[in-house]
Amino acid sequence: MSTEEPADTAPPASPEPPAPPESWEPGERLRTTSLPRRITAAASLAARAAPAAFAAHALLTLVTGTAPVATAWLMKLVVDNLVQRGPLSTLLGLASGLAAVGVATAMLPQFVQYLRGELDRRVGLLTQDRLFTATGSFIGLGRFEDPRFLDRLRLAQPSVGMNPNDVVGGVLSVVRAVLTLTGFLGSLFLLGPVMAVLLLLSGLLVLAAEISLSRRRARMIWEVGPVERREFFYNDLLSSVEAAKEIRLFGSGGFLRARMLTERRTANAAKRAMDRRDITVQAGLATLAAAVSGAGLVWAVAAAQRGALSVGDVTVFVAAVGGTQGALATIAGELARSHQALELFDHYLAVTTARPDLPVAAEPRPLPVLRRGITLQDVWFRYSPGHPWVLQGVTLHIPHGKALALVGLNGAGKSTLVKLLCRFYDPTRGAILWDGVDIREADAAELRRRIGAVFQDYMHYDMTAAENIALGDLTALDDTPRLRAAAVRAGIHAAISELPRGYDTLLSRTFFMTSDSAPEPGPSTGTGTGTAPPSEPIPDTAPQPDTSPAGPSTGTGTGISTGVEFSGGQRQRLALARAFLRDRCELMILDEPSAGLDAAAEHEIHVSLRRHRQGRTSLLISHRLGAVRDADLIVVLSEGRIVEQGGHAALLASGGEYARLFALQASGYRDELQPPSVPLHPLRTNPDSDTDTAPLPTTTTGDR
Ligand SMILES: Nc1ncnc2c1ncn2[C@@H]1O[C@H](COP(=O)(O)OP(=O)(O)OP(=O)(O)O)[C@@H](O)[C@H]1O
Repeated sequence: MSTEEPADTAPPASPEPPAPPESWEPGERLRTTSLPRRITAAASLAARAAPAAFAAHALLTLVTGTAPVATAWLMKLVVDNLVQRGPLSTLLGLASGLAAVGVATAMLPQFVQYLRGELDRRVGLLTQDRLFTATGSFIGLGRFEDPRFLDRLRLAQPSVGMNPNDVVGGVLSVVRAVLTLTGFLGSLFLLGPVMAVLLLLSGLLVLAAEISLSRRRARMIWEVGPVERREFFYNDLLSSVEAAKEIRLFGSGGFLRARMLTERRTANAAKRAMDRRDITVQAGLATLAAAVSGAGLVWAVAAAQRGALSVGDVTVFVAAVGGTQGALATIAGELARSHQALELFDHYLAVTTARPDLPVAAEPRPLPVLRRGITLQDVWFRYSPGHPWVLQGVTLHIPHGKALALVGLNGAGKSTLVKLLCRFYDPTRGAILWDGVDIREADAAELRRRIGAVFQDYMHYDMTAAENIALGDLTALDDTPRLRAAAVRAGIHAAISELPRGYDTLLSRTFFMTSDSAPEPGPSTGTGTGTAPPSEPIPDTAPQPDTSPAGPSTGTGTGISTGVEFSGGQRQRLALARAFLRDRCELMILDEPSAGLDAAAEHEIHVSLRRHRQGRTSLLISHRLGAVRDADLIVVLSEGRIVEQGGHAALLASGGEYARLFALQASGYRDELQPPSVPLHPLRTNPDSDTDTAPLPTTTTGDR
């Protein structure tokens, strides 16, 4: 139990826990990778994603760089031979060469474009895989509560435009333009060195201006990132079915729309300012380029008139001036684009190379099979140094094989304690021991394999019923009897069986089932996967009735999804089934497992839970004290401290907080009705029976 500490004071002196290896403190500028490392990383990603396409793309891109110079020189030779009336065979040879280069110039860009597209797709796939593998590997939840990290994560996503191939493509385009530039500049130096120097200087000016612009653009993108993320948030709200009810009822649509548009206007203003700067600088640069090439043309014509240049020389000169300026403009443009791509790629690298968010043991200690129990030793916790203490010196033992109930007012710290048990966060001070092993020293994935849980804010997935359950233990994805047993235990099997496609019914109306868009309507297909091709065998888990509320139609061509919406209570039962799928887990955590259920369903679920808990270690959190009265130990938490613990009868007798809350709840029923002498709902005795659940009243409350 805790000592009496004022709510916001520091915990008593004890050794500081090891600091996480890297903190992503909000507001802190995050680590960036050097430009050469970014370019190397992008190239190696592209080479790994599609080695052949990468090599062919690089080769062809470079070849296309030499084509304009070859064309200009062949043209000069043709013109000079024509003027000097050279031999026909030479002329024909040169003309054929010119034609061949022309064909290559016309064809190669198409191949390069195709290869670029293919590389984009493959690199996009690989980066997306790596990005989400990285975010999935964070042990804790802290990063997902850090706005700065979330901004980076958004910018790092291929869907927002991040593609390492843009870096590679940009670098290759720059190299190609440099090849072209070198060829033309060499030609110019031969014909008019002053002009070549002038062009080079104006090109360098363009380059400097473009790089400065791209820096500003990258900064602008970073600065409007949070604005756009808020805009997406309002956007999501306005297009989500979950929010649609409240928005319509409270008439808050206009308010939210105004907020969304304000964010858009803010982002637009930043982009407009950038575009104006862009256009001013670009117009100045274009004027300079036109003036330089105009002066060059005048000089070349005058030189030809004096006889210093041949007619062919003038054609090469004109082509070289145009080619040089074009190549310089390409280099500047590609550098600007690559710079932007490099900035986005930096976000990707920062996310994918981030060190673990919580300390990871170099050599994880094996977690023993739970025999003694789980102990919290003087656990202090706050979500960050800027947040108040949520747990203040909690010392608690959850004995093996026993059911412990945690009760307390809203905000007492119950769910936080659950999150620490699952190691989503580490205690700020103190330790949690699993049969004597500090869970920080064990492998987090191993710890979580031993735990089954229903969280207060449980998830519902827009997937099939089978998938919604199987996500609790993916080894059961194709194991229909296991899925069914879990559903029976959670009292949701009957409701699933009545769905148009039983366990294969999509529990969402926001997507089509695969077969909704199939050319031929047909019977149910696939086992437990909404994405299964129509030719897969039909499972025997569910009838395919014509009597279902949603009808038997596969919806082909109707434009209407045949998915089904479950009620809040039914969704909660699905979440329970998901937890029950882990029937071999060593610790079962149930955080408000029946909050969304009606009275009969709650009663039934608690009988089932009691049966399921027997002989298992479990932690049950509930505000309905009637549901926890038969727990082996009831612990009362208040403001992050344990204020009472004991059995139901002892706690009632002691007349403390538990007794007060219990009396308060009981008084709500006492005066009105005598409790029914028989259960509200007839309960079957065989938990595995198909008909375990007689039709339950469905609820419309308690949805997440
Ligand atoms: N991710 C978070 N970041 C910062 N503070 C948090 C976070 N989650 C919870 N809190 C704060 O921690 C305190 C305890 O929250 P917790 O969810 O543990 O309470 P609880 O006892 O489960 O409450 P309830 O009965 O309402 O579910 C609350 O003051 C809450 O505001």
